Amino acid sequence: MEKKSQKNRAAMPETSKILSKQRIFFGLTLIVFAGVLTLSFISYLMNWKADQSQAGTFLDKTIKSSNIFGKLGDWLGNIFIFESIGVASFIIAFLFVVLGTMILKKKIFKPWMTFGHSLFFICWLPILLGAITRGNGNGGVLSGVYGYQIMDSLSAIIGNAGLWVVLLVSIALYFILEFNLRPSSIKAKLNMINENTIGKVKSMMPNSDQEFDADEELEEELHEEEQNITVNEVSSPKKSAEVVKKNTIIQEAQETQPIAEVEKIVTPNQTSFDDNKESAPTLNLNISTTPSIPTIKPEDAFDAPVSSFSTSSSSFSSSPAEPDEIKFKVEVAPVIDIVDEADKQSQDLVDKHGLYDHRLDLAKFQMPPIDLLKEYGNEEISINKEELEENKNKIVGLLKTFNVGIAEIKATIGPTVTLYEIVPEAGIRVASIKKLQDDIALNLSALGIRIIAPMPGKGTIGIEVPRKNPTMVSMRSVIASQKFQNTDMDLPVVFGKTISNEVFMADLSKMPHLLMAGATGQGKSVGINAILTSLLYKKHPSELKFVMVDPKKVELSLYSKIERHYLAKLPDSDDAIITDTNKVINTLNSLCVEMDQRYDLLKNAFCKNLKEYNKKFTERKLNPENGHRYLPYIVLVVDEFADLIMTAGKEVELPIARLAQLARAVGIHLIVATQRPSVNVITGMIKANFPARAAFRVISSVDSRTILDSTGADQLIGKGDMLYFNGNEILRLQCAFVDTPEVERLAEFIGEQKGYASAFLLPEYVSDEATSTVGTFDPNEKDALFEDAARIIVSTQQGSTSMLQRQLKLGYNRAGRIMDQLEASGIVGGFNGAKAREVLISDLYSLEQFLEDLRN
Ligand SMILES: Nc1ncnc2c1ncn2[C@@H]1O[C@H](COP(=O)(O)OP(=O)(O)OP(=O)(O)O)[C@@H](O)[C@H]1O
Repeated sequence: MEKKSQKNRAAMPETSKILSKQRIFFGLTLIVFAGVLTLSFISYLMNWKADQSQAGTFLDKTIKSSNIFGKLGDWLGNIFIFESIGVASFIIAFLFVVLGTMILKKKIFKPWMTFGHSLFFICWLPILLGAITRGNGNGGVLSGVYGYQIMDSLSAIIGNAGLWVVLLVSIALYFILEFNLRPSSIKAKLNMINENTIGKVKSMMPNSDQEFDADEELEEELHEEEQNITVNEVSSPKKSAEVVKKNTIIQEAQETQPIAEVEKIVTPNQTSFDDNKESAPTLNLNISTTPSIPTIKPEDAFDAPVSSFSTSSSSFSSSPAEPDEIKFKVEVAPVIDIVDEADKQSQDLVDKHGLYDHRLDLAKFQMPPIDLLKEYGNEEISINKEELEENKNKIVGLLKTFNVGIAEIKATIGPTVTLYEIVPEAGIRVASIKKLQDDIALNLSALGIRIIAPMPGKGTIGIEVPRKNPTMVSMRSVIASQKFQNTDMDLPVVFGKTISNEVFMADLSKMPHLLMAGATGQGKSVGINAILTSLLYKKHPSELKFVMVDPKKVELSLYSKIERHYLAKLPDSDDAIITDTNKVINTLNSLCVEMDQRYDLLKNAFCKNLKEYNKKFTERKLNPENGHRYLPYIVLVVDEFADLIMTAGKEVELPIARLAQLARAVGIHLIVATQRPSVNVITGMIKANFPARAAFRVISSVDSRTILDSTGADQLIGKGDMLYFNGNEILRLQCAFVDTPEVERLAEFIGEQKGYASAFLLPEYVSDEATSTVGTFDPNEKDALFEDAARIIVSTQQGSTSMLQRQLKLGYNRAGRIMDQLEASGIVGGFNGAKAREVLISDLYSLEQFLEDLRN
């Protein structure tokens, strides 16, 4: 058996070789024959009249034929063309070619389709030509005898008109069927024309041909494989192809895809499909899945008919529902906003109560009117031409004597000084002019000459020369200025005017701390008053609090009248304006506690700065029950810092440095003034954290360097003449003048209005010594409300001083004292920053036992 099968297998190639030789022989013979036929027919058509009489005289050598293939050619032409079907005989020659290629296995033509088309035209064309020529003259040869006779018989039966109807209808049907020219496809194509560019339509044309070919191919293959599939059944994928064509985006994929897909799936190996008929069952199985169009992109699917997506049909015969009528809609589900519960709650609260109004406690508070400030007469800059000319001549003359040529000179008159800007001639060194400062001062016989070489950003050299009759800058004029009135700065400070007579303002919240220096009598106190006045004219008491430290005891005492409006103090202190050095230390440390508490609040509220935090609080997004409150700005003003450093040293320096480093974000800003800006007062640590500096006239250039890191402050003329350094450049300003009576009037105006119950209370600061006293609790010295307070604390399990204040209607001092006693007795834990103290007794029953023990 084994051997036999091996033999068979060995014989197989041999057989196939013979078969292929036979195929080549027969195939080529048929093609050559077709060629002979064609040439014979052509030759016959050219000579048929002459040769027709010679038909049938094959053996008569005397009779010559004009046909290219002689008498054989004549005979073939006569048989096929004249006596049969006329010029349609060429189709028969063509069919021999098709047959030949089939035998040679060359898939040049689709045999069955070609035979079908050929058959149609073999029937139709002779009748048409017969109808046209009616056998007249030479025309009879075109239709052939059969063509003419069939036409004649038809004409006799259905009439001439009927004949034409049959001819035209049959050709029309042929085209409709073959080129798929049905109304639906015509409509689809029209739609496509509307929707697409002309280019798209163009691209469609070859595709439809392709589709046509592909369908033919499919049909042919189905026939070849003798599958029980009719042409109608095969039209199913066609239908789906048509529908999908409606979608212009899908079209390109679809037009080529279905058949291509069939081929791809059905014949994983294309050559084996051609050669092996065993692949037929696979064809049937896979064709059923062709309606699924895997190539449709998701984004293209919006307009695609449902049938385009169906993969469930088991075969072509299970035709899908009319795809034209099925609309497929795809909706993208809307993204549902997840509303934050907290936001909703705060929105509800705002809807119910409106935004939180921090001004509500002092709703009737009136901002001070401008009239409180004195008018100092005409503040117009008077131009003294003589003085200007004289100074100019002196400058030019002096520079000439030192061989410094000037190309140009310009004067700008300010309230106190005139700025002469000179453009030196080319080749003059800037340093050589700078060296002449003292000589120019001597020559002009004036104090306070300052040379700015070069002027930043101007390319000139500036010489500031004090005016003989300076103009005073009143506080009233700068407060009344549009610049100040319309400012949107958080803490606007109007210093005065620049040398070009412009109102100069800066935002304290941006500075964020200011260091001021100036020798006695040079306008430092006036400067502080100007700063405080500007803030008082802009901020409501609920928005701003001052912590005033005044070791000289007299400078800031004027402001004691505004204690219940604008001042902050320690809970246990009587005076809001701190003059005692020991209290200063506690106050500064208390401010540090306030700063830490504020940072905790900001952290819990997820805010980066005070402004953000207050905005959130105003929008009721922060719950006061959790310790949140509206946070006013706090401005610490220290007049005479040198004095503090002399007496308290590091104890003052450390909290000041800490505040300066950290407090800006939580709205605590420092203004520190000193007469003696020596390095032991303004240490490196302090200086590094005070970017903004204001220098009035100082005694020495060393002091000037200490405060400004440059000379110049020692050259000022006093009386509010100042230099302001904002971290980048030094500006010469004339400080606005505000006299003591004006400040008094302002303080009185504010003080007379309804204020808060007390000054703003800073957090209690328990120094190390004080902490030790907390530990020694004497039951005999306990507060009368101690037990009540303990019950409240234990029942609520909240160790909060402010809660005791509210519940027992106590002042902060007393509530704080009771809390200390509760801590000392062991009912509550130690101070815990912004958080409430820990309650160490868990229930009222245990507390009563504890109190009983204390009593005994
Ligand atoms: N901006 C100004 N415009 C006009 N004159 C001024 C100005 N500032 C100060 N003066 C004058 O200088 C005098 C002293 O000013 P101020 O009291 O401010 O000096 P000071 O530096 O505070 O001195 P001290 O440190 O001794 O208190 C004022 O009485 C006033 O006459």
